[in-house]
Amino acid sequence: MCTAIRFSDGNGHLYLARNLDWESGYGEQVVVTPSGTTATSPFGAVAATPHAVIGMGIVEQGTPLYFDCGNDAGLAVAGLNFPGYAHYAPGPVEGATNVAAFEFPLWAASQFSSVDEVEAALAHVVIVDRPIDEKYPSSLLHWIIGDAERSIVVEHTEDGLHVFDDDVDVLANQPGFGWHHDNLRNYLNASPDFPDNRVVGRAHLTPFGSGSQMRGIPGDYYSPSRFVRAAYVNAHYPGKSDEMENVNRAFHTLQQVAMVEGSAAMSSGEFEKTIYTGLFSSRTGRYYWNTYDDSTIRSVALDDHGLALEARGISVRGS
Ligand SMILES: C[C@H](CCC(=O)NCCS(=O)(=O)O)[C@H]1CC[C@H]2[C@@H]3[C@H](O)C[C@@H]4C[C@H](O)CC[C@]4(C)[C@H]3C[C@H](O)[C@]12C
Repeated sequence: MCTAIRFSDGNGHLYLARNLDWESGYGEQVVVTPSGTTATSPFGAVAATPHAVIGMGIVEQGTPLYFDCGNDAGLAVAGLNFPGYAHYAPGPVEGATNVAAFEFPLWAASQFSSVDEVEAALAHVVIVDRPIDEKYPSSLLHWIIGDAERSIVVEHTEDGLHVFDDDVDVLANQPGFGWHHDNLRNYLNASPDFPDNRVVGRAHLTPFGSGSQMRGIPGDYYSPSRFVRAAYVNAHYPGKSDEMENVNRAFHTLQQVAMVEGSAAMSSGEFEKTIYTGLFSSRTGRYYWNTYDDSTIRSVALDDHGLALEARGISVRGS
């Protein structure tokens, strides 16, 4: 499973972070796509890359397949599993902007500067089930796209493409965003406040400590529970202005919904765990990440020199 959050530093900068939960990785690494790179795009949606992009992904057929990424204008996107609901067009549609499912994050991050711009473009978009090759069939995903102001969720289902205003700045997995948003109405009682003492019969009761009004926020790893928990923590986290405070905010918040090996098996029988946590900061154009086996937070910036990045094993396309 996966969970994603967005927030801002209140000073015009975006932070978009995600957990990638699965039984094992795909050999992913940080991939930088400089602006002006020529991309292989089946229907030409990403024929050129006006914006530089950095994020986590793999490179297949010389093409970056991003799991999540951000750009030099302060826009970021993350793809999360959505099987049973996601349904792409079987082929390109005449007159539409046809975007292959594998290139959706690169399309959004390389072509646009703001959520408003992407949302306008999405009115003409069809997401097409065109895999990069036989090794990697199209993944069934939905996406969160954020900038410093807001986020949206994009779901392509049997009845076409839907865009939701994500006013809680969170995404998890199944079911759809609309369901998750409605489900938050079950948790209106939850609050960070310290409770008043209560008189019950002749007893004067005091709380054991803080946290009592959070009771009812679900603690399990199921997708609806992670959505509620991430929405609660993200909404109540006090605003922070400093870069490292906001990096800490992202990693602490996602730690609340991180999956620990052994507690939840997938249908394959393998245990699911948080393979990595990744964060894009538009303040520094920097991508931060850590992994299940190494909790050290590492980072790479978009404007780090290309050759220096390659020397550190970071994939840089077009350099
Ligand atoms: C498995 C990942 C999603 C994790 C997640 O949301 N798990 C939920 C589990 S559950 O359903 O709720 O049980 C997704 C997110 C991004 C995906 C990858 C990206 O889309 C990039 C390429 C796209 C190719 O078509 C397939 C390989 C791939 C490399 C994808 C593999 C896999 O589907 C990834 C890594």
